[in-house]
Amino acid sequence: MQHIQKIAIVGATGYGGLELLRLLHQHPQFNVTAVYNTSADNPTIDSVFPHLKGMYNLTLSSFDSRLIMQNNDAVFFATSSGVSKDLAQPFIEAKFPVIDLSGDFRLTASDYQHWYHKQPADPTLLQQAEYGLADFPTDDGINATYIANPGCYATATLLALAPLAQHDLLDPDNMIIDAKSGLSGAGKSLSTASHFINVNENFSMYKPNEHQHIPEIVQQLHKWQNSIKTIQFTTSLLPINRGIFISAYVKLTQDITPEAIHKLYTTTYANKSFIRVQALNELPNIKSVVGTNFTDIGLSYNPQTRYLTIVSVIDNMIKGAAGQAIQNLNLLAGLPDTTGLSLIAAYA
Ligand SMILES: NC(=O)C1=CN([C@@H]2O[C@H](COP(=O)(O)OP(=O)(O)OC[C@H]3O[C@@H](n4cnc5c(N)ncnc54)[C@H](OP(=O)(O)O)[C@@H]3O)[C@@H](O)[C@H]2O)C=CC1
Ligand SMILES: CC(=O)N[C@@H](CCC(=O)OP(=O)(O)O)C(=O)O
Repeated sequence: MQHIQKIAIVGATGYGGLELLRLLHQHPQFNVTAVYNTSADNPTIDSVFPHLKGMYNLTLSSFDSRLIMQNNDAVFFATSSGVSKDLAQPFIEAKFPVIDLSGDFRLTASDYQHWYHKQPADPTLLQQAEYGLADFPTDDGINATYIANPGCYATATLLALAPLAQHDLLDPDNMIIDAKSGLSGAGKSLSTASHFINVNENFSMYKPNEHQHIPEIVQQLHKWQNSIKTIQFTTSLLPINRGIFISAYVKLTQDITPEAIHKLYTTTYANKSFIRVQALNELPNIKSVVGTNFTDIGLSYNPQTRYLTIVSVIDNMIKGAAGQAIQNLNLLAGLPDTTGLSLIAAYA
């Protein structure tokens, strides 16, 4: 177990990086001491983001792996996809703790090339990274120093399906996952799709059957339930800033009562502080989790069609990114995974 205190953030000026800065400010052990982005003129972070005035006295620099390792105990990569795959090697070789929020180390080289349309990291590096679904830490994860933090949609979907997949209960031919996200999930770069006029008071589906989180979800479901080799998965854009809402419609391989299904969920998640299973037939909403590291899950069974509806909601920026990343670093540092993450949603 390593003592981790001093933290660097690469990509501190993006949505995920700014959320790391916000959450880490009240962490009792981790202390952000260095921030990096692409800037060449080294501004202070509070001159770029006035909401940080009085909270951080840090200057933005361009990336330098040697300095990061010399002056810090761990680093978060909150960089756009396709960045960390080219910057990670020195950290992996030195076994220096990294939590990578991007998708660069979550997949095999061929899956990454296919779904991200980019050259993958070297396969020998990929092998040394561990997929870190923080609520289901593995023995391998405890020894790994490079953690690939899961994608936002993948987190909400996997937590919605885990209790069933872990008991071989999903009918692989009858699983439809309809996922929706707020706009902050797309990061800060402007695009035509993210213009106010295109998002506000609108609702649209995007990347049907092509979303880059499909292979990540399949990869983990397959580990739990060998018969799962593909999923039907779509993504839509909600006209809100934050939040992910997953509706999964599934049939089961066995006849089980709704009460027994519910029991399976409450048992699986009994000791997981960040997962709140609602009463049977009570479905959660996004507002209860925005601003928190919680995943709220609800179940409803239709005896006529025999479909089980599972709803799971998360804050894409917290449980789907910065919050889970801190949860993963807590685990790596041997701290309770909840450290610094006791957050309550703003109700009104
Ligand atoms: N937003 C979300 O809800 C989620 C995001 N993610 C993933 O997390 C990562 C960050 O996402 P997000 O914050 O939304 O993205 P943004 O586009 O908002 O920010 C990207 C950040 O990366 C920095 N950056 C880009 N290239 C480099 C480089 N070569 N060296 C140093 N810094 C660099 C940018 O710096 P600069 O300001 O100089 O451009 C910026 O700080 C992405 O991979 C994303 O897919 C995962 C889950 C959820
Ligand atoms: C709303 C929105 O556009 N969301 C993004 C989520 C991107 C993301 O998290 O990227 P990774 O692949 O690095 O995980 C998307 O659907 O592509």
